[in-house]
Amino acid sequence: MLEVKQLCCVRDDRVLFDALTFSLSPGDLVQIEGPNGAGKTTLLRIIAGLGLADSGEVCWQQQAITLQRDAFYRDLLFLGHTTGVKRELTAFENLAYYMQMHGRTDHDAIWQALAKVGLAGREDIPAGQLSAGQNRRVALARLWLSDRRLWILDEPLTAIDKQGVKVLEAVFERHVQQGGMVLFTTHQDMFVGHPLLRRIRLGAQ
Ligand SMILES: Nc1ncnc2c1ncn2[C@@H]1O[C@H](COP(=O)(O)OP(=O)(O)OP(=O)(O)O)[C@@H](O)[C@H]1O
Repeated sequence: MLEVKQLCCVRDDRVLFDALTFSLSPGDLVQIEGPNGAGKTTLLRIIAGLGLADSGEVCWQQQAITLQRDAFYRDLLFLGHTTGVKRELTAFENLAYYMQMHGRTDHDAIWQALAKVGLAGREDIPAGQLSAGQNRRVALARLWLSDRRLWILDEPLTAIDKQGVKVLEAVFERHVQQGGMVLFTTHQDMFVGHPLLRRIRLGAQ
């Protein structure tokens, strides 16, 4: 379980959020929403342990993440604004590198993940020669390879077309139905009217 407790964050003398409290349990799908500059990225980075709040804390499995970073990061898949895709490596090599970093090798799983994100036939092209949306798809293919319980995804739909959104909705849904948790932001329509989705709005005041 992820618990966000009484988080307060001030940037440039502006309170982005104050006393923000919510939690995610297995099976939860939560969208952080709000206008440009509301603090969505700032919040996700704090929850992922990549930024500091002015007060409050983030707990994973009942313990502050600052006291157990290794355990927390073993359960976390974080995808930020930048894709983390290496331009010189092909789509396949990028994913093989990703898996190896986590001590795993499964070429069949990589082929399948690339097919899921619509990159079958483009596996051997250096990522630097792929389009923006194809690059994002390489990064998102990690979702099919990951065994992490908590996904924190900042604008995963950037440059993704409508068909790609449907594919992502399906993998999010599968993850939460298997007991995972997904926390994400997007300015695009996703899970419209879907009973699974919970929304938390920033910048509404
Ligand atoms: N390191 C920083 N130092 C100072 N101000 C910052 C810092 N990081 C973010 N901000 C400010 O905090 C505010 C929130 O930024 P953030 O990127 O979290 O917004 P956002 O809701 O993700 O916006 P968008 O929808 O445009 O991606 C902005 O006004 C930004 O200028």
